[in-house]
Amino acid sequence: MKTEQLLSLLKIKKVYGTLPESVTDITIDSRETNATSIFVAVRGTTVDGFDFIDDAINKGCKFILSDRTRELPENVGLVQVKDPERVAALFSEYIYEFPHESMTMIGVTGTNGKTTVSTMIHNLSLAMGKETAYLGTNGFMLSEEHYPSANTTPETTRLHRNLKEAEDEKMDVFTMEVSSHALKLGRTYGLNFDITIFTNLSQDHLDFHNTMTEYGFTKGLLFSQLGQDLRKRRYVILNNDDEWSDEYKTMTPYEVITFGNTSEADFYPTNVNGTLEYTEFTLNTPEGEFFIHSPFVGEYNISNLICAIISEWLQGYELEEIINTVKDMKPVSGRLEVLDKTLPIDLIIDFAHSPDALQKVLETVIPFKKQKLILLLGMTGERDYSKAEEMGRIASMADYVFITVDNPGNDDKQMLIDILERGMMHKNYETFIDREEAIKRMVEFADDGDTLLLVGKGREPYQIMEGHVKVPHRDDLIVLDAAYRRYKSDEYEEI
Ligand SMILES: CC(=O)N[C@H]1[C@@H](OP(=O)(O)OP(=O)(O)OC[C@H]2O[C@@H](n3ccc(=O)[nH]c3=O)[C@H](O)[C@@H]2O)O[C@H](CO)[C@@H](O)[C@@H]1O[C@H](C)C(=O)N[C@@H](C)C(=O)N[C@H](CCC(=O)O)C(=O)O
Ligand SMILES: Nc1ncnc2c1ncn2[C@@H]1O[C@H](COP(=O)(O)OP(=O)(O)OP(=O)(O)O)[C@@H](O)[C@H]1O
Repeated sequence: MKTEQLLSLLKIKKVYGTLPESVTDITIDSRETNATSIFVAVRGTTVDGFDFIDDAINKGCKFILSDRTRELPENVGLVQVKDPERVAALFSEYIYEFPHESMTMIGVTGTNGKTTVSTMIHNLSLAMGKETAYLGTNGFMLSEEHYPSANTTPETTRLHRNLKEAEDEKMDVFTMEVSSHALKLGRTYGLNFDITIFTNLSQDHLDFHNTMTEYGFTKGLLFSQLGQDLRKRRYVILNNDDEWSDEYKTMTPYEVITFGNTSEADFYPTNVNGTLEYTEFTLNTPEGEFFIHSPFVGEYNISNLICAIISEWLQGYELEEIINTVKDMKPVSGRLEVLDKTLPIDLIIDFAHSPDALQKVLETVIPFKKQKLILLLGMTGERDYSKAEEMGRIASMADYVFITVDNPGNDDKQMLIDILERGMMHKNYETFIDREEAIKRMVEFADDGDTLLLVGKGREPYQIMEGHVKVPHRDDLIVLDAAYRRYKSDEYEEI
């Protein structure tokens, strides 16, 4: 891309030094720069990208974008703009040539269910034979190929590189989670979504959004940013049982399709029947009733699955064909996932870390418990503390609770435990600073027939500890190891 062409996109800018004639890449990380990239220096929460300009220059970078200027070596140029992140989105669009335009773009937002719904869409699309990409908390996927990612929705330059890779790999569909952080920080500027989905809104992230009203309106940006061009076919899928949907409807001129638990929604379930292995229900739709046998557990996963079904239907598939594919869908990693079913105890891992998610997962699991329900719950560090007491109160629905930490970061671990403990409504609990110890003790404590539910991490492969160091950690492997040592020690070898 010619530098001159990029600069012509901006009315207000100051140019210092000598810029290269053209560029091929753009990044906000000096460690990823090369001789043909633009380095966008942005202020972070721990360091200032501006201090890494020399690092970028040492890697050969000749084009810096920043809100400030400084002395530059020969043959390096700096473009000073008011808002480098906004300009980064614009430049990314032009450099990567609008990579999203060749794919069906699906954006999923909401407090809970983004990963589940997006993964269900990805897996359903795969099962239906499409080339499909997923981007979200569980990483970046090009069909079955998996790459890790640091954020639910990455910053704009990385997001555009992911979109470009998906376009190069000839993906038909790109399904991505759109976090409220991303919407507020403009990470998705420039993207035109064909289908957008709102799962639900409940308390979370108030450290970032201050109030629920601010949080709700931030989520609404996904719909208000769809635009006004009615020549385009764009659809909005809303949760009819969530009052924020009334607000979101007013933010867009595009067709709204609703799901919910009552006949007021366009799509709703009846005759629900389930176990810890499957759920069956009748799906009522504008095109009639369909019987569904789904491999997912719990009522909220019915809503999640319905969202995925609607999104395929909106792409032109017959409901019957989509529903026939549901039985072949894979589980969603770490979301209400039942581990080895041959043990005398039931082991379930889940990702719940907001009050609503915790309540929902407990309400789902409790009807299936044979004996005690034992819960492992940790408080996340450096995040919204105001939810802790409520989470402790909800955790009391379990018969016994192991209270610990979840990605404590630089926070005092005992403080995190204390704020959860404050909400406990009964005394049947123990506290552990060390999450691994808590899990081992939980298995020792269990009696045959008990259900062990570990929430907060799913299959996340690390704990964020002091200094934000990611220490390897897997709830699922630790709990299975402890269970095999206890119940299958004869045949058991290290897993
Ligand atoms: C608090 C926050 O938003 N942090 C994000 C931020 O990190 P940071 O502010 O610490 O960055 P920093 O380390 O200070 O670096 C500042 C700048 O210097 C640059 N740098 C740094 C070092 C270097 O050698 N060279 C260099 O150029 C960095 O690339 C960056 O551009 O910029 C990083 C790169 O884009 C993000 O990965 C990181 O997200 C972290 C992981 C995070 O936890 N973010 C949360 C708040 C978040 O965004 N969450 C939502 C989902 C929430 C949910 O629904 O659960 C999300 O979408 O992920
Ligand atoms: N539709 C839903 N309604 C309420 N709770 C849900 C729903 N779907 C999933 N959950 C609960 O929320 C947890 C997180 O689910 P999921 O990872 O899909 O959400 P998310 O929006 O991606 O969360 P995050 O942004 O924190 O990663 C699940 O493990 C489950 O306990």
